Amino acid sequence: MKVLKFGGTSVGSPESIKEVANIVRNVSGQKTVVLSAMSGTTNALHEVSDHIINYREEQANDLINELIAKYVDVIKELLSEKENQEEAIALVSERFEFIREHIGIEIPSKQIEKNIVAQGEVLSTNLFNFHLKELGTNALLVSAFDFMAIDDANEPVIDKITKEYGKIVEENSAVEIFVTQGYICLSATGKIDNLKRGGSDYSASLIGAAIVAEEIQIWTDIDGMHNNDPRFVENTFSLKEISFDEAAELAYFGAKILHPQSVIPARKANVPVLLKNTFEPNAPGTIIKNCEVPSGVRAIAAKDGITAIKIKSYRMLMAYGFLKGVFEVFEKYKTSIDMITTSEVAVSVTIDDTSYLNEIVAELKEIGSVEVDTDLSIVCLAGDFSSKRTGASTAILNSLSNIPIRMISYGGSNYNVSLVINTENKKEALVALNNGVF
Ligand SMILES: Nc1ncnc2c1ncn2[C@@H]1O[C@H](COP(=O)(O)OP(=O)(O)O)[C@@H](O)[C@H]1O
Ligand SMILES: N[C@@H](CC(=O)OP(=O)(O)O)C(=O)O
Repeated sequence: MKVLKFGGTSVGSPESIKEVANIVRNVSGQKTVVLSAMSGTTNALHEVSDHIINYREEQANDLINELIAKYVDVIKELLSEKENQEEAIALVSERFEFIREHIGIEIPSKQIEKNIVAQGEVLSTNLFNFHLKELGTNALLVSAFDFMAIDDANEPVIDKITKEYGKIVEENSAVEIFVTQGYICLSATGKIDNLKRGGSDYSASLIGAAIVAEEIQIWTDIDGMHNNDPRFVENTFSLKEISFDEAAELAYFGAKILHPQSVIPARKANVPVLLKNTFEPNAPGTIIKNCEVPSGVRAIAAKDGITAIKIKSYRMLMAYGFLKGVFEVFEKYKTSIDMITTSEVAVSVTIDDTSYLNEIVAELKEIGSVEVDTDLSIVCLAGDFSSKRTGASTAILNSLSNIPIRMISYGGSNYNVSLVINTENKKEALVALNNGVF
């Protein structure tokens, strides 16, 4: 079995949905196709839920009507048989009626949002399945709610995913193409939930790992993992092969092509991940697998929305247990730390989730003096930085000689050097590093 995930742009129009079907049918053997919502839909559904949560009924209804009209147009172009068109239009109406039912409903606003945004993937997979049926393909639409689950710490429930998806595949051994939704799942309490923005990659990796697939393919709008962020730097190029470790660092630190956690399940199950371009299917793309990391900097990524917290205390001097006290505060508020740097009397950490920042700062003030810096970015360089190598840090720091640096992390792993800078300097830093380190 191969698992093929197609992102929002890949299913963004009737023509590209047809192209996705061609690609899938050209891949030999049994496969699971994981789809995102059509591009623009998740954002539009967030807007709908925002109107509903804030009692803007008219705006919610207007946007819902606009979306229904868009989907009807897509259906008319995608499906040729009248009967299928009518069935698909009925499905679209039913899903948007479900969304409308949230107007004036008394449930927590976070749940309203989750219920509504989940419909984007439900719609795209149903339309794709109708199209496959018209092509006479032996396809089966599987609801992600039947197997994809997270626990109350928002972590995937691997046992359940493995058992339930394995059962579905086993019971339908004659099926050629399984179609399912990325991104959406059920929560620990059985409510509609999701794997966070961009989470369809994570769904594909979780499914691929669960069934120990032959390969996971992530199809998107670019020919693989580039050596730098193509949204900010010109003349970037696609990497042929990267290791799981490098890919995990890059995804976590901002390479938008992959969801931050998406490499972890694949790496654990040792299932290779191939990144491919839907609009250039013959381009080789990037293979992520267990491989040697060649020396030098291989790729650069940047993650925004970073907050740095510095805790300074002379009690830290020659004392043990100080860091434990600091980390316990973050653990208490379920806030994960991205980066840490220390001096003899101070420690700086970065976080990207500031939901409990005030509470964290209040408790840290009992340990020492606290300084908070916001609007920061982490720039991550992935490659081989093992302790035997020389020169890499010189090239990095020389490139950034005009940019103020707040923190540097080197040696945490052999595959990563990270720096914290002001977000306003990010583009300049990415370009300077591009010129200086490759
Ligand atoms: N290092 C990188 N390599 C390739 N693409 C990157 C990188 N960093 C950022 N990107 C961006 O990621 C985009 C693809 O991710 P995304 O829009 O989430 O795709 P999809 O909707 O298919 O999931 C690319 O169009 C590109 O602009
Ligand atoms: N539709 C969701 C999930 C997703 O993964 O989308 P994409 O594959 O287009 O990044 C989102 O927009 O976040």
